[in-house]
Amino acid sequence: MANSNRPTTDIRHVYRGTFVHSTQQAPLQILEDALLGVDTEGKIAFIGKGAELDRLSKTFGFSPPDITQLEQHEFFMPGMVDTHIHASQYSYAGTALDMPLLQWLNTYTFPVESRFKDLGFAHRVYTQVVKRTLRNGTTTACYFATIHTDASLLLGQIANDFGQRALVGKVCMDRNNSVKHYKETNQESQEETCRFIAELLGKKYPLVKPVVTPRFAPSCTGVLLGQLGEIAKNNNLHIQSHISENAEEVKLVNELFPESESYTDVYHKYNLLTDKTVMAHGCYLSDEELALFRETGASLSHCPNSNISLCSGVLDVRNVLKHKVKLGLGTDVAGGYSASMLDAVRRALDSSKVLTIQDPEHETLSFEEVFRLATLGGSQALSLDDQTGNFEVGKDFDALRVNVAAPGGPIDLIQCDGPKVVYLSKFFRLKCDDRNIVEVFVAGRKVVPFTE
Ligand SMILES: Nc1nc2[nH]cnc2c(=O)[nH]1
Ligand SMILES: [Zn+2]
Repeated sequence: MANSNRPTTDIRHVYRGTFVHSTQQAPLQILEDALLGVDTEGKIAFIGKGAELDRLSKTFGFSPPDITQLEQHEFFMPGMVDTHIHASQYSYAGTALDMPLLQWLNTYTFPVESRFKDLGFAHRVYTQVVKRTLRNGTTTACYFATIHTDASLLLGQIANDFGQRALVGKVCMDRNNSVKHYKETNQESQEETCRFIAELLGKKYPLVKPVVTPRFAPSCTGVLLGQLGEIAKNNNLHIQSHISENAEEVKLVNELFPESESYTDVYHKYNLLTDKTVMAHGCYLSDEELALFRETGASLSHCPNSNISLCSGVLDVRNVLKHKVKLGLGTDVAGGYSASMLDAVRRALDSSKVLTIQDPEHETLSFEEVFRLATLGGSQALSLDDQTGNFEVGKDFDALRVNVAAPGGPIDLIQCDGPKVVYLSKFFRLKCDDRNIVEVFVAGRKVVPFTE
């Protein structure tokens, strides 16, 4: 720890207590009685041991009364990264899960998304989803909006206003949509994507950026996919979409793109697989396709709630990790019924156990590994790991102050003196929720509790 310190500019806050996070080497590191300093730009200036207080206070110029001390049952963990969430589907989250993907899209999703032409409706839903996810510890979200440019810009504005780090995508789709008023031509899609990017970047929001968003191959002609690959390349932008979520969808893609060798090959052909690409699901990817992900640096978002809720499939995360493909977790609201990343952690653990039931040779994911996927893994999947994901010096302080024993919360701490990992494990497994997340910080700024 001591080597990670470096002199810096002014210190704004110093916290003392237990910090838990992941590193490349260790899925879970627990730092007890640690000291962490945040500078005036919201970046982590140092992290050291409580016993080093004298040295740290001299080097960084703070005095002991300035330190915020955590309580006994509290700890800091990195803010969670939701690598795939449809902000526009939040209004019907928890309902409409009685159909498989393609029928579900036409019956429920497209009609609801078409309502986002109405900016008043968009404002209501987007405010709720940003507040709900922040309260549940999502400090970074990679959002799908809808095809509507102005409503998508509004989502960016709302994320910025509440202080959430976000990638925001105006959805692009130019075919296979049965809903009358929810369509665009490839020319409209291309022009509106360019307008969206220019206007969002023009706002100069420090934490909110555009992401090029072809909905998925069945919704896009090759022409549109090619145009979007070009736009992303010319502007060095993130890209997000869906891939190999459901068997019927994979079959449809093979029919729609007979010239391509695989679903992954479709996106690759149109320059949509880059080291700033995140693809949701990937349940049916072959080893060759995973190798192409690894080669291009593209990542996967594991959305276990949605995979189960829409009866889509089960992603073999262990195999993805073996292929060294970057991987994070996603809620995939509203295919996934919960907007909370705590739920995504639980579902990822359960899904891995299902694979072990089917094949006892399968190496079940550990709790620590899934914790890493929710934090550092997500930041890597979004190529934002230079800014967030853990408590490394120089990154932004994106953090959750967790009180496992919060009044009225769902946990009875019986082994009060147990090791700190017990707190963490109970926090994730025992239906803990926003009552236990007492404060949320993004880039050093306290964004929860809300000020307004
Ligand atoms: N889960 C999910 N899969 C999709 N594939 C294309 N669109 C969607 C969507 O909105 N949700
Ligand atoms: Zn999705």
